Amino acid sequence: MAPRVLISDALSPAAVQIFKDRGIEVDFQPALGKDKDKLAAIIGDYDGLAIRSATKVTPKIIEQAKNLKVIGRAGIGVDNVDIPAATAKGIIVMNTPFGNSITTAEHAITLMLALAREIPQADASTQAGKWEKNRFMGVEITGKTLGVIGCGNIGSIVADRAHGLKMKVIAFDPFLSPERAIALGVEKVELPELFRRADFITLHTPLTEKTKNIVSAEALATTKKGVRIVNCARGGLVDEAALRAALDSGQVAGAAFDVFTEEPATSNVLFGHPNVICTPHLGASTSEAQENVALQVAEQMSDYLLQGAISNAVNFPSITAEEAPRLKPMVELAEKLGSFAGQLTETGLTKVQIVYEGEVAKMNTKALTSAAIAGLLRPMLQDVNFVSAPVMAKERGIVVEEVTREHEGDFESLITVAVETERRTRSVSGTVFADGRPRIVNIKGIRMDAEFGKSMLYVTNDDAPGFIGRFASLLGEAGINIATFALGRDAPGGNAIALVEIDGEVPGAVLDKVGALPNVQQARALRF
Ligand SMILES: NC(=O)C1=CN([C@@H]2O[C@H](COP(=O)(O)OP(=O)(O)OC[C@H]3O[C@@H](n4cnc5c(N)ncnc54)[C@H](O)[C@@H]3O)[C@@H](O)[C@H]2O)C=CC1
Ligand SMILES: O=C(O)CCC(=O)C(=O)O
Repeated sequence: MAPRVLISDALSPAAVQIFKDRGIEVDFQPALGKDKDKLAAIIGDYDGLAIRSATKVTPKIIEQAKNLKVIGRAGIGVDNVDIPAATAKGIIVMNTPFGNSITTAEHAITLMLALAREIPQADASTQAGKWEKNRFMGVEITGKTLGVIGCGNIGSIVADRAHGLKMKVIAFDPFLSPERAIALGVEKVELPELFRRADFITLHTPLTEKTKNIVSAEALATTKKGVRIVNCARGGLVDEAALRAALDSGQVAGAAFDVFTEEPATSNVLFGHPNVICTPHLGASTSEAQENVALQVAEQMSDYLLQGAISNAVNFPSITAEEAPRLKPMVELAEKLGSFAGQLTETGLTKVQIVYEGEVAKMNTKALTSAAIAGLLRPMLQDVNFVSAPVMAKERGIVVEEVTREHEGDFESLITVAVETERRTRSVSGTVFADGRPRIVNIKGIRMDAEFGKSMLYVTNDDAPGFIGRFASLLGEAGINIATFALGRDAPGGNAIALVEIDGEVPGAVLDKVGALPNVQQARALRF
């Protein structure tokens, strides 16, 4: 059956066409995002949800999203999606990190120029027939200092455009490297210096605990008198009440805001001030940007739903369309090895090490590690998936270590999952042969060659004559059919392992009898 996608915001219709062309069923309901009850009522029918900023994807919506596999944000900020809730449910959340950056940077520059020359105020006055030529006295941009807070994609485009306007650009961004600052031609400064020196300030960070009210009352008190402030990033970066007070006192000469703490902003403390310019979150609103983000999100979501390729996900590593088919058997192997180790783990897990050797070491090991951890944790936690597994391991204090090595042993590719608990370390290795089927090739240093069956018996014993006969007879007497039988041992008379695929389940009583056979150390039933 074709996957179904719901578009619940005003995306460019270009997205609809892409989904259709890719063979995906699509429902375009551009106003639905504002009706959260209706969205919650129908979301269960869809595999994908494409949104802009009006749809709020809350835990309640996610709870109802029984089939949802991917949420695609046609834009940058994903603060309208509850990422932890989506992650816990295995839903990939992806955005389009570059599609609207130029447009948004241009909006910031437009607002800065509009502030410098009071364009909206002069326009309103002129069209009202007032011809107030002496009322509007602007400031020149040339030679002025622009302080950029957050010099990522958009901030750096703003810096570039500001250079074209002959401004000096200083930037505060803890993650901006000195080399990148030089390449961008910006002077990297600390925040207090930016406040002290800037004639104009423009914000381009996400809203986080650290950036909330980054322009606070205290900060405003340290700015140049007559500074002008532009916010095209997120409401809440500037303390709006403090800014209003600073505008009233003349400390701030003007402010231009595209984003607000409460959106849609139908009232706001900044509204009505003569030196304030506002737009209704229009940063990304150009036909070019909307076309870009709609096309991109539709392609990305289709790639995921149809091929398992992942790009620009905020909660999972990327997997290209080319590598997805190659990765698939390795993902299955990693998950099954994790599951094998997880089913044998009884006490507190402290660490898992996943070693990739040979060809597999060149693949997307992050995705494979997620699969291995999901397999490992699933016997202990019901609701774990590839997306949520790394977060769940971290929350439980389990150290995850990934090691990659060049080709060493007999296999083209080898994955080893080694698990440390409070009591012991256990390791299992596997590979995928040319038939594409995953196999176990080593358990605790003992060589094996066993396929993963649906239902298996794992028996460890002292290597001694008679075990195999007794074991096989016991299963036969209990009416249990053996499908495959793999054996391994570390040395004659040493430790031996039997890994047996059986048809159907092993009753607990039979398992106990196997465990009680002479020389048997342990007997466990495994399911894959
Ligand atoms: N008004 C609108 O319609 C639009 C708004 N946006 C918003 O613009 C913002 C920036 O977007 P991009 O440049 O694409 O993001 P980005 O991730 O490329 O850049 C953000 C920058 O902020 C920096 N940063 C993070 N924490 C910081 C801190 N505590 N202090 C200073 N800098 C910090 C990061 O290092 C990064 O360089 C986002 O919040 C996005 O949602 C994006 C598009 C349209
Ligand atoms: O889709 C929109 O209009 C808002 C864009 C935006 O804020 C973003 O991409 O972060």
